Amino acid sequence: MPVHRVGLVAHQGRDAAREAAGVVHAWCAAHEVPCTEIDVWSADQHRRSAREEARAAGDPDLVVTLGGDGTFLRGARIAVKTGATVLGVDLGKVGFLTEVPAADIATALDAVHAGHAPVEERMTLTVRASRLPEVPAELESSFCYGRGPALPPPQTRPESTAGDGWGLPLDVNALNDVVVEKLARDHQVGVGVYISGRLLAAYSADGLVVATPTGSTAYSFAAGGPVLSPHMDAVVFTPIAAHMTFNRTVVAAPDEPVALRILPHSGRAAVSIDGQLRGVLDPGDWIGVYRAPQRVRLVRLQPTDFYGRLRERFRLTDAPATATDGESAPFFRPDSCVPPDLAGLRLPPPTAAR
Ligand SMILES: NC(=O)c1ccc[n+]([C@@H]2O[C@H](COP(=O)([O-])OP(=O)(O)OC[C@H]3O[C@@H](n4cnc5c(N)ncnc54)[C@H](O)[C@@H]3O)[C@@H](O)[C@H]2O)c1
Ligand SMILES: Nc1ncnc2c1ncn2[C@@H]1O[C@H](COP(=O)(O)OP(=O)(O)OP(=O)(O)O)[C@@H](O)[C@H]1O
Repeated sequence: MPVHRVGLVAHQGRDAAREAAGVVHAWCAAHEVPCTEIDVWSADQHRRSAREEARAAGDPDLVVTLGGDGTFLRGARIAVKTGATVLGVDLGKVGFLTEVPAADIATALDAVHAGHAPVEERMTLTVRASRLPEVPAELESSFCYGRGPALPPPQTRPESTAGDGWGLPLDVNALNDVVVEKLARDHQVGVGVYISGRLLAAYSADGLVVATPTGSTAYSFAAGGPVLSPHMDAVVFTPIAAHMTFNRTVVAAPDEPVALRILPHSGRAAVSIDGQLRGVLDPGDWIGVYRAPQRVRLVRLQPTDFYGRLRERFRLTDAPATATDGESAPFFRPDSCVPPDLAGLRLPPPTAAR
């Protein structure tokens, strides 16, 4: 499918990202594809909801992000609302989500335009809440310091229904995670955690993360959670600094919702979605987090080498004891044809073994 319109989300604080924006504009001009820059940052402009942002940019079918993982998450928030694909150009520090090196932008755009680039779909989470979340003005400046102006409070999803105690369906999608965290340094949150409607435990903790498999390598990982393949669907629940013996992650099935109910005498809690503060919960409030029907569509130049990326970006080191045991080749697959019983499995291409 040829590209009809590009939306460009660039990290404006980075020279390399501004230069790369020039390359994208030049490619678009040469191919007569309209390109709109989407300002997700400047303080003098009112921040829009993802739907409004997409509409104002003319509903692009391709969103190109120029920056790191944070910039990619900002672009994905917009793209997921219209089903646009996202091309993440790696101009950041970690680059777990970004795929394409800056030198390959034009090649990548050519591949997408010609319909040759594979598209990979990633699960997202959405939220129902006992009430519409708000961020008190006095908290906004301290929480959003160094992150640009806050996003507007989430609204209800246009197509969904509310009521009968099931809460308000919020118009949000998380590619990484929904995080509930303490607001005051010295007051933990007390939260009843329900999986599939059943009480797992009441937690006293610094915070609680509900992550997608994509988000399993972000905050959930830093809090001690496991790495999940981004090719799978699952709902990952990880507590942060839980003051109790059971502090392990629970990996729930994709159709098992996780509800977090703030206990009556808990401290207040901040709710962040993909790292952006979206609301504050008071005791008695609750949110339910569950798999969304919308998926983020990522452009790949080749099929993702997730484990190679894990090794490279997290700088995994081999056990020192193996130094004298011999070398491990980077790939493990014979060069010959795949036998029928292994045919459906994800394996590196035969050329990788050479
Ligand atoms: N202690 C922590 O590790 C911590 C604390 C707060 C938020 N976060 C994460 O930051 C995310 C938002 O990212 P940001 O760049 O706007 O904030 P940020 O600048 O605070 O980045 C946090 C770090 O997480 C990395 N990251 C983001 N998504 C990732 C993923 N899926 N896999 C591996 N690493 C990933 C980023 O590259 C960055 O190094 C949130 O979704 C949350 O998961 C992590
Ligand atoms: N669009 C932007 N315009 C200007 N400054 C930005 C923009 N996005 C982020 N910044 C600045 O860069 C810092 C890093 O932001 P963020 O972590 O979201 O970037 P990133 O795209 O994830 O890149 P990195 O991988 O380097 O973190 C922020 O604290 C902020 O000061």
